[in-house]
Amino acid sequence: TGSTRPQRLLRAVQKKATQGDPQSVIATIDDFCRHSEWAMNVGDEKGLILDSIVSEVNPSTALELGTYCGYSTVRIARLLPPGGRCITLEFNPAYAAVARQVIAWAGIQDKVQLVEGPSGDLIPQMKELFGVQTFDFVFLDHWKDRYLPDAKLLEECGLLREGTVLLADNVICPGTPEYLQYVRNSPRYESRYFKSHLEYTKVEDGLEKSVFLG
Ligand SMILES: CNc1ncnc2c1ncn2[C@@H]1O[C@H](/C=C/CNC(=O)c2cc(-c3ccc(F)cc3)cc(O)c2O)[C@@H](O)[C@H]1O
Ligand SMILES: [Mg+2]
Repeated sequence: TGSTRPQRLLRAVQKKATQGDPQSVIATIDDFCRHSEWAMNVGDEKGLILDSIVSEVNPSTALELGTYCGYSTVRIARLLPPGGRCITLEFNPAYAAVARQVIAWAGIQDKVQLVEGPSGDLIPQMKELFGVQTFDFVFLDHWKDRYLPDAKLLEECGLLREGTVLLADNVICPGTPEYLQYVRNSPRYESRYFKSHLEYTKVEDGLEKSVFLG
């Protein structure tokens, strides 16, 4: 019955990171993934690009698809303005349980609403469940073949406004070809690729920033 990798990652955070210090939690996870066990967090290199775009958008309401262990949730939430909040969706209860504790250790749980369930079911409920009008920022990092259907669902549910920024991880590796083709060819988006590397490796990967034009 041993532990899982997310549980070992959490143990490293609780052992080495300073409670209430998001930067310390981020650094501990990056160190764990670089020197102990690789894990599919957005990582430090792409994380800096994520940070710069979150800071530029300065979102009041952010949405994250695919919490996993909460690494990017912490990166996003630590940069939110006062009163800002990040809603993050995760359908694996074991991952959600780890993420809650990582987010709590960082001390930013008051800025985060982690919702357990599949994005396809939860996105249509965002308005009624959480009083969301529209999202200012969306980070896509869940199953890669779900980026496109969920982007379209966000449009259909009226959850995007003129200027909403969608930021997608892994558009090269593992790759999200249908999503890329859509946002790069749709007149409703202004899209730009940020070249980087797959977390903790030298393999090419990157983030696609797509601004919804309304
Ligand atoms: C479909 N709707 C959904 N609703 C809610 N949560 C969902 C979800 N889909 C997936 N999830 C959750 O998101 C997470 C899934 C993320 C999928 N990510 C990847 O596959 C991924 C994979 C790699 C990767 C790259 C190279 C390689 F060799 C091996 C892996 C790198 C990454 O940065 C990745 O993000 C899990 O926590 C899962 O339970
Ligand atoms: Mg990813």
